[in-house]
Amino acid sequence: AHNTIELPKPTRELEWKDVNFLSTSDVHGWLLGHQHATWPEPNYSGDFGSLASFATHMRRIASDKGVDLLLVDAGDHHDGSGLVSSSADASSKAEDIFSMLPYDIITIGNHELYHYEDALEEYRNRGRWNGRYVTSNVNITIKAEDGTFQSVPLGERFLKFETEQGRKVTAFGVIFDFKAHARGISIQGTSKLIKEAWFLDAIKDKPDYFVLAGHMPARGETGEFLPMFDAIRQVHPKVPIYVFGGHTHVRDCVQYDDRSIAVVPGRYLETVAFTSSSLPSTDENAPLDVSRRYIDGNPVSYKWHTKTSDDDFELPIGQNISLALLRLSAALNISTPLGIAPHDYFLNRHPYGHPRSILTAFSDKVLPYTIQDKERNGTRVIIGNAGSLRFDLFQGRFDRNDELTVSPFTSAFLYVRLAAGLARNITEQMNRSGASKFIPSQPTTKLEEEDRVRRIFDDYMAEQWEDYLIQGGNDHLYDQESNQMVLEHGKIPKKPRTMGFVTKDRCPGKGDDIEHYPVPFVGNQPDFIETPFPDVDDEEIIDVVSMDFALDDFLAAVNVLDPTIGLKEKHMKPYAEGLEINVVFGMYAKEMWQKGL
Ligand SMILES: Nc1ccn([C@@H]2O[C@H](COP(=O)(O)O)[C@@H](O)[C@H]2O)c(=O)n1
Repeated sequence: AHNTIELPKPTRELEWKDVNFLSTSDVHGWLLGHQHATWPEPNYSGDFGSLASFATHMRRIASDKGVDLLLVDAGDHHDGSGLVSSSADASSKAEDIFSMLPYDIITIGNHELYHYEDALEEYRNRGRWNGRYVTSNVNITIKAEDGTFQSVPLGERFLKFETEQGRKVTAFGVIFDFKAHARGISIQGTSKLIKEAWFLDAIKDKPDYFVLAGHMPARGETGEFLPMFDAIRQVHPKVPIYVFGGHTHVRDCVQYDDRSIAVVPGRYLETVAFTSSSLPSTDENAPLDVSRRYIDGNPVSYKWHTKTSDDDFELPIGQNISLALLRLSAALNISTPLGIAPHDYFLNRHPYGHPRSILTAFSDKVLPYTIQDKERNGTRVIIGNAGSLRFDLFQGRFDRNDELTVSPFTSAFLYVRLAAGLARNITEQMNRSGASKFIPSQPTTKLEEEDRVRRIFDDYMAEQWEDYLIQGGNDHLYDQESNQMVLEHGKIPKKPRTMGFVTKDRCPGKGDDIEHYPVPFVGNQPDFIETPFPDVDDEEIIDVVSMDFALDDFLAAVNVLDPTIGLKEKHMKPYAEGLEINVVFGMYAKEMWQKGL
């Protein structure tokens, strides 16, 4: 018997202290919140308007208490929902809406830097953030008024400001040493940045505290926050340093010493992290009393923590933002149903090969059906970049917004003619080498290798899930068909009763605001997948198709398998010209998922 599960209310008050932060990261355009009913989506159903109302109530509470509350974001606004992935103009408008909520410190992510035009848009409109867009290690080359080309900081180099309570803050905003950025962008590694005269000058004076916002993980012995942290510590051994990371898409927390805390707030507007710290004025050497709480992004949690109700929760700022989002969504025409998806297809809940894995649907159904080249009807194999798929695809109504949420990128296809015997090993070779653009550039220590955030998360989730099933799943049963936990008939629910994130970070105490049972998670998914290989002899010459984003990995794999080929980019020709990866699910849905429309 299925039971509808309502959103649970938090049970623990937030631990307000002298200095408090709300942080977000990797929002990727999920400003409308999560709108599907499959669990754990309802946990994250709050839109950016409700977050704005929440943040504004929190500011009032901070003010009443006489404490600081700063709002921090660590980048990656682009590439995600239809609001940001429909067009460059759409993402610019969505960014305007994002900036309606005044952040205190905001930095850039790698998804703002793949295309020069996106980075230029951020540069030109940085004023929308009222001087708080800080990109300490990113420059952009622009054409100056005198016609010369100049490399200039994309945002502010650093921030120095005073809080409402009169505390002095020095803040930086950085990104990891990302190599796949567009031409015209330069990124300085943090170990070089700390040697710059401007940086040394900026940290000379003692503030009440430092804030480092960074589009990078918080963990790791050779983590890219650490050079900055150490450089500050050289000058100010005891000044509190608050670090806000991102990029990893997971909730995380670690302390570099007892006068600091580093928090990562997950992704996709699923989590708003609340971080708090004492600021002892008498004993400069006392460890800080710190805490962090990962709040699920929904109005039930927001109202509970601000002691508001349906009557007084929504504020004009939130209503205006929600309205602006709905207007943008309507103008973009992204809500018209393209089909009715017969099942949920998950990105990480099943292994590749499982019929309900979206990677399987992509390689076995969507690509073979949609990627057709009118000029070429011979035998072919298509090698797809699994990383181009960004989210689950849910059963039921499937529209352009869902399509872009699953597959937001604009990769095109290229082919080369190769012997089938070679072609059948390319994907495996590509997976052996891994997606080169996303392998850490720095050498890693053994400890750091163990610490690779995603892997820890994978193992942990798999472990949790196994434990959960072994224990009999508490009072719920896992229903294979609906992919949901359902309440066992006749049972009264015990805690936890909803599926959601279960975080194991490195800070003391419990970080998750709501106790959930874990979302099933299968790690170790392949970086690359391929369409079913044609039944041909090894000698037969076939078309081998690659996505352009993964072309470097494709060329490297072919040349490793047969160094005599010397395959280069110039040997590749367009395949299914004009077709980009962000329309293939819609094409498939329009043809195959019409039942019920
Ligand atoms: N044009 C692009 C850009 C990126 N990707 C994939 O995105 C992943 C990286 O995203 P993060 O949010 O982790 O920064 C990576 O898997 C790329 O393959 C892409 O497919 N196309």
